[in-house]
Amino acid sequence: YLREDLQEFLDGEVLLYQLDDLTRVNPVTLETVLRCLQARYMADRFYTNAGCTLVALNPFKPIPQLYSPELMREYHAAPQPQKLKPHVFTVGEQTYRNVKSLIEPVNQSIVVSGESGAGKTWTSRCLMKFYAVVAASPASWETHKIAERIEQRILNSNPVMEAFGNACTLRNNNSSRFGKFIQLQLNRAQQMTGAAVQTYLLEKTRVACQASSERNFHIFYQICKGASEDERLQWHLPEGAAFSWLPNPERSLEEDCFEVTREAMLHLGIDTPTQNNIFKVLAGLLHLGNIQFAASEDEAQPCQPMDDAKCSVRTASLLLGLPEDVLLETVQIRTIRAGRQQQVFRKPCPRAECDTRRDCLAKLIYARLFDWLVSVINSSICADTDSWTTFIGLLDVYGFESFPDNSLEQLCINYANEKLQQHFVAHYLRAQQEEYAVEGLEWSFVNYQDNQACLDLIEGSPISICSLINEECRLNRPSSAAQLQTRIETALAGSPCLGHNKLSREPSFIVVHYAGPVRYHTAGLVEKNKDPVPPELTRLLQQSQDPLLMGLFPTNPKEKTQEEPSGQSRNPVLTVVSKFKASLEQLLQVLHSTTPHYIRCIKPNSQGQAQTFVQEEVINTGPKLISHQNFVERYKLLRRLRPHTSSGPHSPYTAKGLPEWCPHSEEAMLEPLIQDILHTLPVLTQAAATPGDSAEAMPAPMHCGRTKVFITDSMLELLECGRAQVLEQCARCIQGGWRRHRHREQARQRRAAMLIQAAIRSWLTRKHIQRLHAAATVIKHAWQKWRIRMAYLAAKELDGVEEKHFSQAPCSLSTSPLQTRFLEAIIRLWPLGLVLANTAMGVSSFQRKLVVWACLHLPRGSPSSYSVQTAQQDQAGVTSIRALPQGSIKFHCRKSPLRYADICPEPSPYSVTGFNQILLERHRLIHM
Ligand SMILES: Nc1ncnc2c1ncn2[C@@H]1O[C@H](COP(=O)(O)OP(=O)(O)OP(=O)(O)O)[C@@H](O)[C@H]1O
Repeated sequence: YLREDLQEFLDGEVLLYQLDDLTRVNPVTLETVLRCLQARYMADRFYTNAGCTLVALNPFKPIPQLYSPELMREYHAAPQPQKLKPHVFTVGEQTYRNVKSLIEPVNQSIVVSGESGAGKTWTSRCLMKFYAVVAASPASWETHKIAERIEQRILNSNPVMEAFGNACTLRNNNSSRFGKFIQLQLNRAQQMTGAAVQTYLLEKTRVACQASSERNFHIFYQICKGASEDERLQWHLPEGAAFSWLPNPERSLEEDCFEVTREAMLHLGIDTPTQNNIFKVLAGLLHLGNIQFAASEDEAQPCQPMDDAKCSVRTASLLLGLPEDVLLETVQIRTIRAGRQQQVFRKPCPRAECDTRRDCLAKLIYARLFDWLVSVINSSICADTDSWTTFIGLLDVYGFESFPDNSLEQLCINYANEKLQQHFVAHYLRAQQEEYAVEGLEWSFVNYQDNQACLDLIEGSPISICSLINEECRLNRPSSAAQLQTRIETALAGSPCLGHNKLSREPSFIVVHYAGPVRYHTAGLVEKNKDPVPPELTRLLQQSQDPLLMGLFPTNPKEKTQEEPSGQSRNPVLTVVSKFKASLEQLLQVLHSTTPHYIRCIKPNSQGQAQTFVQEEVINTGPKLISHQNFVERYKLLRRLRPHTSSGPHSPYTAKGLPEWCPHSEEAMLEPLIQDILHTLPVLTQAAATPGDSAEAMPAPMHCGRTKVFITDSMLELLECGRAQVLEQCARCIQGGWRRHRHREQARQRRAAMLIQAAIRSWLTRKHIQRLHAAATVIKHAWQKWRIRMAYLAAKELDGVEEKHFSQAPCSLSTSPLQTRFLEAIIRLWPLGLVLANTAMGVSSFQRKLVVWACLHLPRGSPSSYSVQTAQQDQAGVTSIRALPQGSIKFHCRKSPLRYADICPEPSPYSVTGFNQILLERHRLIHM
């Protein structure tokens, strides 16, 4: 049985991995979905459909054949790519065909989401390669060449952006530290003519501050490892030099490919001198990081760099094209403008502030450099507005984040995820509504997990977390972390998504996101939101003689930047949150104007990732769509719960639920079964209801469409409960039956065993008795022989006596006939007397004598004496009988020649006991 069970189980697993769509697992629960994904992952099937979403599992191993140009062409040429195995190319092709179909909205977007390391960047890259192959122009050689150039440029933007925007983190060796939206622009013939990149929230703090075991942006390592001797000299990067902003340089990653970055930059139109300029500035930043200040004893005096840092100041200023003393002074001394005349006050900064200003300078340069690079890439790949008509957008954003210590960055990321979640749910509902319409159902009952309350808490008007943080920045007043916490808690107390961890000593607040609660620390939140850049730092950089920095920090900027003092300005302060919110809204506007497609990347072999997957899996919170076939297969056993009395369609579910069935179809065959299942629902609902509940208080929404059954979570739970109940009943029934069967079997076996035992015993007994018979026969024959012999001897003896007797009185005693008969009787009977006299038991010697006497009927008182003697001395038995003169007889016995003839056979150790023993005993007794 176990074998069969095991086989069945394994067969089940085999089927599970064959399921290409997670909505086909039966039933769609978190557990079954995870099991299906796991089975597919183990079978090297990394893509699975989940309704309108594609789930991509990170294989963590190179699979070149999965992304080959041949496979791309296969998906592109397939009449129905959705019939092929799920793949990122299916989404790519579907999107491409949607653009071709010109059905509104023509523009498409692909939202690639997932946590860090799940494969978002990889997936976006794959899609870009796919479009570079399928959307290439096959026209003339010239246009083909141009198209190739564009496609190549678009592809080349990846290594450049990854070198400057990606870093090795604890969770991913090539983690994108920014979000991006790439717009692939297509002309009327659906050929890729250009692209545009929009980036979000670069993690610029990484330039000056890296968590332990993490690294700075890849580009710093690339220049340190890949520079030539000459370049090393130019950039002051001697081999083995130590930089405090370059942790873990010994780790070599495949991303540390300087040549690839240079090559790609070249293709994007960044020539070698410009590249060298960029790398020189980056080397300058590394030297800037080595400037360590010593604390000043006199507050009025600026902190001086430590001895070994002095040369770093010199090198940094040289590389950044800045006067050494001005650089140092700007970092050491704060200038304050006050009063009506805007008088300038100079205040030496304490050591910590010097460090902050130094870091700020580096972040400012790097962020501008990154933005500039993006703009260069855009100008290189962007097509003229009139040369493209449609686009496909690829959005690769950070996944939901929850760390022990969450701050403004996480708030922004999770806010973006909430927005995208809302967008997804809206799209999902739309898709479901369409499906309901196809199934001929009214859209009435669905109660989705709505995250609007959470969004209201974060960005709502007039008061929200964002507005409160922004207000703190605008008021420009000193505010403590605890004050901010209290303000948020009191102002937003009514929000169901705001929580507070009373056990936490650090000031914080909790936001209950759709993916789970996250605690944000309020310390430093306002400062981070302000992202203040001291204006003297910008002015310093405007003095730079370096061509690149001169371009990045022009002296007469066209637009007023946030770095300008804004204390008296009436314009709203441009905080990090407000800028992010604006760009997010812009992005969502773009997304709303497109047909969205979703790819959810999952990191399968890490514990934390499963949770993210679980929490974000919207399909588990919406109604389940189960095909009639699957529904019947799983729940037909519920019919056992049906009350036997119910015969008609009394179920409230049937009346409004089931549509009219078309005869002869497969669906029609399933109808009676579904009807039967529906009849059990009132029973189930009643069983689940607590005594106080009325029937109406237990609605269990369930709708049957033409091909699918729509059930909510609560209904699914109810059905599963009923199923478990029936299975339990069945199990009990099977157990009872099995026990009865086993009992009967055992009784039968016992009877059979007894029969066999009895047969064997009787056979053994028969054998034994046969042996005894044989022995008895031998004894009998021996005895008979002996008796005859004795008779003969006795006769012979008596003949002698008689002759003697008659010869003594021949004339006076003539033998009468009576005498003759008497003698005959004596001769005939005496051996019996002898036997009795020889028996071992029960007869005393006197009795024996009497018996013998009686047998022989010897004439008492006869004067003559009798003597019987055997001639052979070796014969057993009576050797002589003598009649004594007094009339008594003396027997002289010898032992029987049959040695144990008079001994009862002992029971043998092999002999049987019990009934047969009794038989044997009886037999023995009889025999004796
Ligand atoms: N389809 C795939 N085939 C092979 N390897 C993959 C695939 N997808 C991801 N990987 C591997 O996983 C690593 C992480 O993937 P990726 O950088 O795309 O993650 P991410 O989701 O963009 O992470 P982050 O948010 O940190 O940027 C890649 O460097 C690659 O080695």
